Amino acid sequence: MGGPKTVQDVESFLFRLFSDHDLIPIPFQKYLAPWITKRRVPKIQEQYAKIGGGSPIFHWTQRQGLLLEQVMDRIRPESAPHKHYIAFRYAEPLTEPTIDEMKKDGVTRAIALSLYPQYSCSTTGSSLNELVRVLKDKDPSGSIKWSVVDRYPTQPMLVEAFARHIEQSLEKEYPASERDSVPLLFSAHSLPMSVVNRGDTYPGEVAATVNAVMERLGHRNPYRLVWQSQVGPSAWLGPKTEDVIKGYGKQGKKNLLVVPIAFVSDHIETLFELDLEYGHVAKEVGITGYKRVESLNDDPIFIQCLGEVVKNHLDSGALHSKQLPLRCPSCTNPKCGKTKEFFGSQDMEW
Ligand SMILES: C=CC1=C(C)c2cc3[nH]c(cc4nc(cc5[nH]c(cc1n2)c(C)c5CCC(=O)O)C(CCC(=O)O)=C4C)c(C)c3C=C
Ligand SMILES: [Fe+2]
Ligand SMILES: [Fe+2]
Repeated sequence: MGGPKTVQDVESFLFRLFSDHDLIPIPFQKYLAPWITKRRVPKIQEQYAKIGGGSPIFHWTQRQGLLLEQVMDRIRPESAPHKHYIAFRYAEPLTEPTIDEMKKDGVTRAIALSLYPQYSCSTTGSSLNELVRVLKDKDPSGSIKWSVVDRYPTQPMLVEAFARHIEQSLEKEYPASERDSVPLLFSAHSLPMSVVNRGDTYPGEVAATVNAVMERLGHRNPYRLVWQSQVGPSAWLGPKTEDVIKGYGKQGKKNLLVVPIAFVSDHIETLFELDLEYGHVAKEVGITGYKRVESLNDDPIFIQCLGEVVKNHLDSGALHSKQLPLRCPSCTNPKCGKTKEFFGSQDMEW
């Protein structure tokens, strides 16, 4: 997805986001996107100003890429040297200049590795569609051979990284006598119900991650899966993170540990929404022990997870996860031809 590096970049970021028909399918999008963007810019600029003037997502993604190169060179020397490129959907570096750079570098084999562990048509699907569009234009002869890692919601090292972050926070933030009774609030970015009802696999995959992490932790603590960052007046998947925080406050709970479970780095959704906005809500309802688990960022166990995902993918010779071709047959939107676009016209063999 990417994020604006500076407050000035907020407008172009939001404009690209509201112009994306895979994320927000609105009628007359070409005309409405600039209008919605203009209205939303001041509020969102203010939020980025409060987290230091921009999104740190580029910093973290670049670190993840550099560390992954090192892990890959070590665990799969036969395909070394490995090199990472970043393709953000709504901020620079965008897919198009990145493909230009890859062609200039003479790349002949590439893997599109999603940094969303759980698949959604609106996020990973949108990025893959953008990649296909750009490749049709920039590499019509298919000089770069591609394959895709589109999800890894229960990869053991991903689960281990989340579990350790939770254990570390419990140990650091709460006295031993209270530790096992602190509720864990797993918070993921919500989805509009129109997308959920189309059969999008994201809610189930997020729940799979949560369940695997709870199994690894031995189900010691009470927990809930809740959904954040709803935008606009339509119905979104709930319960809302904010409402559940208020609910715990009403019950007289003093402790609450929030776990961002569908992001792999810090950005506005963790630093502003979870820390500042909901931190304030928690304080108001008397939850004095409201804390957030640190994001995965450059955690070596998470980088190891990415390395294993890529190594297993290469070793298997697969072009994509077994799930990806099922994406559109399982989606009931008759106009959605995404799978056909992705697999029909591209020669994906190498
Ligand atoms: C798992 C991650 C995400 C899903 C799923 C997702 C779905 C989704 N988002 C919107 C609308 C907006 N999202 C915005 C920002 C934003 N979204 C994610 C992640 C997911 N979105 C992130 C990480 C960010 C922040 C980027 C950063 O700061 O670096 C925004 C912009 C902010 C705002 O205006 O509130 C919008 C709008 C929809 C409609 C949607 C599902 C269809
Ligand atoms: Fe979003
Ligand atoms: Fe679809």
